[in-house]
Amino acid sequence: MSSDEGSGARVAGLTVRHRRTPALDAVDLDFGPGVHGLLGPNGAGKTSLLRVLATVAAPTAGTVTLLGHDIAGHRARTLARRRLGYLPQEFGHYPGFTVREFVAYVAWLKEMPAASVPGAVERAVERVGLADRIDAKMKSLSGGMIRRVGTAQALVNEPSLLLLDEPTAGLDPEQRFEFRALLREVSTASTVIVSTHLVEDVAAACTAVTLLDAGRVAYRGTPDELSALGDESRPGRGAEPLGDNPVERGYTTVLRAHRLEARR
Ligand SMILES: Nc1ncnc2c1ncn2[C@@H]1O[C@H](COP(=O)(O)OP(=O)(O)OP(=O)(O)O)[C@@H](O)[C@H]1O
Repeated sequence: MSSDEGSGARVAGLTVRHRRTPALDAVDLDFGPGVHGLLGPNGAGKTSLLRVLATVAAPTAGTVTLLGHDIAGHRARTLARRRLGYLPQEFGHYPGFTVREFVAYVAWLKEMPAASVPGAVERAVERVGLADRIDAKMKSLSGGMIRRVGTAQALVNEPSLLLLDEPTAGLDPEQRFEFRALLREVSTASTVIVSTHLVEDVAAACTAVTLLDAGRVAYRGTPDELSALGDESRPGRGAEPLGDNPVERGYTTVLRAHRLEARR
């Protein structure tokens, strides 16, 4: 790809509608190197955004630039797909495949050179901590392990842009801790965008936060800035913010303010 490869992902005027339901409304966003947390309540538009960035859904309107290329063109889309890794919210897999077979199958779909596949598969599985289960059948794994295989298949081509839709769903606290370290490591060479409902994941692993609400961008900043907003809101400045820690309080404060603004 071009020398502009480091530029991650950018969307301008991105609108997505599912039949008549608006999911994203003229959103402008750019994502450079680092770990970007995508937060927002149910139905905010997180999955719709990730699906467009992963090129599995087409926008209703707007432009999408991935790794320096406008992906409206077929060739640019094909090139971008080779440099992408994507963990969908629900990913299909064959229960009879072993972990090794499944991840190798995805490597083949990504058109990786055949000679590089066996080593790449072992590296990806090792990175998600499942080396000891590499020859286990998918149907023998727990939900959290299957989620980790999902991350391994997204990582197998060492993507420049890694898109993860709720990767920590079903992981236990120790696995989540290890997963955050993996995200930080991957982001030294790539742009990582990760959607989650776990606000504390964002505080622990992300360099930037984007909060979506009802298809619009409600907030962008660093986790520290979001936490500071939670701490600033005290009685007399409106309702007491909900949340067990500063970043959760920041999250609820921003959402309330955004909804008030939208009603005006
Ligand atoms: N296939 C679909 N058909 C119809 N409406 C859809 C479809 N997918 C999403 N929507 C609607 O689009 C809006 C955005 O949904 P989306 O799944 O992008 O949100 P989300 O932020 O990922 O939500 P969650 O946190 O629940 O996963 C919602 O109103 C949702 O009901």
